[in-house]
Amino acid sequence: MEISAAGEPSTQTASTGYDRAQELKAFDDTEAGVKGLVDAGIVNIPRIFIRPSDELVEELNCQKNSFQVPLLDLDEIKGSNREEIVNQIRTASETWGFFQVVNHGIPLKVLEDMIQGVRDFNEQDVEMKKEWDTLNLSCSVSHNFDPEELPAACRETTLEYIKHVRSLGDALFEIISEALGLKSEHLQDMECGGASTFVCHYYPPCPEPELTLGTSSHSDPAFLTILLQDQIGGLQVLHQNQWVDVNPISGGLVVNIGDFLQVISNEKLKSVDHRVIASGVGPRVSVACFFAGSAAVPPRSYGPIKELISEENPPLYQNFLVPEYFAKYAAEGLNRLLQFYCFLLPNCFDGFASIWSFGLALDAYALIKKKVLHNPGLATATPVLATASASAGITVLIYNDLGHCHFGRECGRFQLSVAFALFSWITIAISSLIMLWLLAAGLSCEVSPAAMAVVKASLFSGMYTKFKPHLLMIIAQIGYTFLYFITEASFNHGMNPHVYVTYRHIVSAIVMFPFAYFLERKMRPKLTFDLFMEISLLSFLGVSSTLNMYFASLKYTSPTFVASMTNTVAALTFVIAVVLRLETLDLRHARGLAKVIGTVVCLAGVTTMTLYKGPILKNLWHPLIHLQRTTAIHEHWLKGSILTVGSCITWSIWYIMQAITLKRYPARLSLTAWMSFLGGVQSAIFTVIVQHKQAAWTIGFNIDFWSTIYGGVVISGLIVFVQLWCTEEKGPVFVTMFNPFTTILVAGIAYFVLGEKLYLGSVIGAVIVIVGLYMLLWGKEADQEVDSETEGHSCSSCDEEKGPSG
Ligand SMILES: O=C(O)CCC(=O)C(=O)O
Ligand SMILES: [Fe+2]
Repeated sequence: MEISAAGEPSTQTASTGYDRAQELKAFDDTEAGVKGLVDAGIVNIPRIFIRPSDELVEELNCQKNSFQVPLLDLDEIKGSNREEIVNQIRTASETWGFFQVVNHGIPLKVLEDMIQGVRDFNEQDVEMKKEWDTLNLSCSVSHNFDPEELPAACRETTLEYIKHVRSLGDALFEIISEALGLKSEHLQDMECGGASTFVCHYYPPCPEPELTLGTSSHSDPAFLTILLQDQIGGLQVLHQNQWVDVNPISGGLVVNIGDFLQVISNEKLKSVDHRVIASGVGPRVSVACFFAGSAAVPPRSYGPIKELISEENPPLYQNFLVPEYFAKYAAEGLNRLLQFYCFLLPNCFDGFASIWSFGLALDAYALIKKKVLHNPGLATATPVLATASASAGITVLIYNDLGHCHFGRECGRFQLSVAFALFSWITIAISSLIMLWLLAAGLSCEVSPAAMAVVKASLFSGMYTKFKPHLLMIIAQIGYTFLYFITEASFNHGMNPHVYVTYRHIVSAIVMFPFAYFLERKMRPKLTFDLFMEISLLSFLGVSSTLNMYFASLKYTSPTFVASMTNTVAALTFVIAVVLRLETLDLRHARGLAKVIGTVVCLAGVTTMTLYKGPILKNLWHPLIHLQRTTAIHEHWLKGSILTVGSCITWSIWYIMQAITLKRYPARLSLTAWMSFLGGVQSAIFTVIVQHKQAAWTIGFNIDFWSTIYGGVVISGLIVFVQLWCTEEKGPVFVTMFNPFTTILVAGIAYFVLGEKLYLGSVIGAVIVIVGLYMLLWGKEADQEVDSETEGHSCSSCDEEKGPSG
């Protein structure tokens, strides 16, 4: 398991258009490694070592943080301090996966000699080094090495060091067993420390350190790693999405949990990503000792320890064989291929998603205008369907061909890309179905009036007219579901939520402005000061305060809690609407009663989802995609709950107020554009107050960019516009009633596609919500009938005739 040559660069191609493979081969052929280049006096590093530009931009955005890797004193480990040390190691391994130890029993002289030995070995003549190890120019020793084979330059020191580190490893495995609540020998009995491999790194000073990495980000394929580093520094560990320096301590050693311990502890202990940044000073020397389990033949199988799994805590991993795992890890050499797909897939996704957004915009327009635009019929539906099929095809092909991605972390980015491709496929498919439906319903301007009359009289068209708002609201919920996953990915990636809200609304304002300006030129009422203030308040309620509180609350509670709580928005809106007499409520009629009971049942369902967990449902489904999630810290439940409730209240008021403002300002596109613009400005002011770091405002051309575009164009632009239309048609209660669909869709996708846990309580809650929703819908049909009677015709079939004042 020789991890890498010293000074391993990031392997991703910075851009296409040059022969990376050839340059790599030429470099390998020199057999002198990175040190050879430095010795030759290079001023600019070769392109193969330059990191991709998006990573470099990201790096510039990285904020300095004040995190400190835990430092543990192992003095008296066998005596009075043991319990304290066990607790400290447990906390450090669960939260950081990394810690430093001092007073570990290895004499300072042994550590210093080991480092000097590695330095001497690397600084001897290249030809001498080649004799010993032409492959990676580092003095790696595997568990069954013959001491005679060790290079003379570091033989003595290495043997001494190995002896000490192995016994420290034994001591640490005992402590970790106890930290897991197992008997002291448990991990030793499993032969976790069986085979230990030593890899020495020598990082020469780099002429352009800001463009490359010493060792690219990875987690260790081992149970445990003990790392000795000199005083130069450069090792960093990823903690809460930020890179934290592991500052060298004289006489200290770095210990980190590897992938295998994460697996057998069933994710109780974390194997986290780390890397080494390049430096202009040096050389830097480090020695990693990997404890990689039993070396027995046939290989021993490892999986989650049975004492650590229960009904509540089902196994998260299947058993694996160490050699197989290494083969997969080595397939990282195949990494080039994976990296290529990683690069390709997000681009496929971006392309498809934008086509889809365009398709869905057409759908929404067509649905509202009741015509298939001016396209000759199939022209719209066919390419959309073709795109859907093509993206599905590519998704399946790539997923199947590279199906070895189940194991997790080696290709998180790739998996995320597959997830996105899949979502875009689902949405494109829905979009094309709507197109086909519209075609089938014959709702085109081009057909003759007689033919139109026949079509309109048909059952299909009648159904379409009646259920148009329902259909639009379901599409809106699908849009929100996608929003949920894409923003989560972007926040995990490090985007600041308040910056996101600001940018998203500015994007939306820019996109909506031309449509609003030209299409509503004639019908837009004059914007008086009063109206301006009203719209400002509307933006404050719906955009800046609601969303900023919402995202802030996500930080303090959990996504499930927040998602469930937001389902109360429908009931809250209903109550406020009744109080303001926007919603009629006649308890003498069955339908009136159904509205009240439906609201209560909805609330009961949501409460069940929130409060009753129940047993975990066995995942009969092998997860299609294994997404790696960053666990959020949930520290302030009280603060979080207050923020959540606050955002639900302002949200409900927003829905209600929209209905009121629409009566005075019936230009929907203009209202959407104004709300986004003013909301964006308010949010910017808020963000400047809470977020002082300038770097947070810079986003790269990556997931952050796409989530902003998606949120701005599709959600704050298109879907808010569609919702305004539905609010005008059916009232605010109708619009909010569909919110629970998002929760159900999110839970469903998380369970079936991402293989997440699903609790019985959530399923029962969801069923209750649906029942309540159905009752409310049925109750609200009565309003429609009353309207029809008073107006003499069905409301939803006459939006055009009613004109802009609706
Ligand atoms: O050189 C270092 O400090 C870290 C090396 C490392 O992470 C590894 O060998 O796995
Ligand atoms: Fe490592």
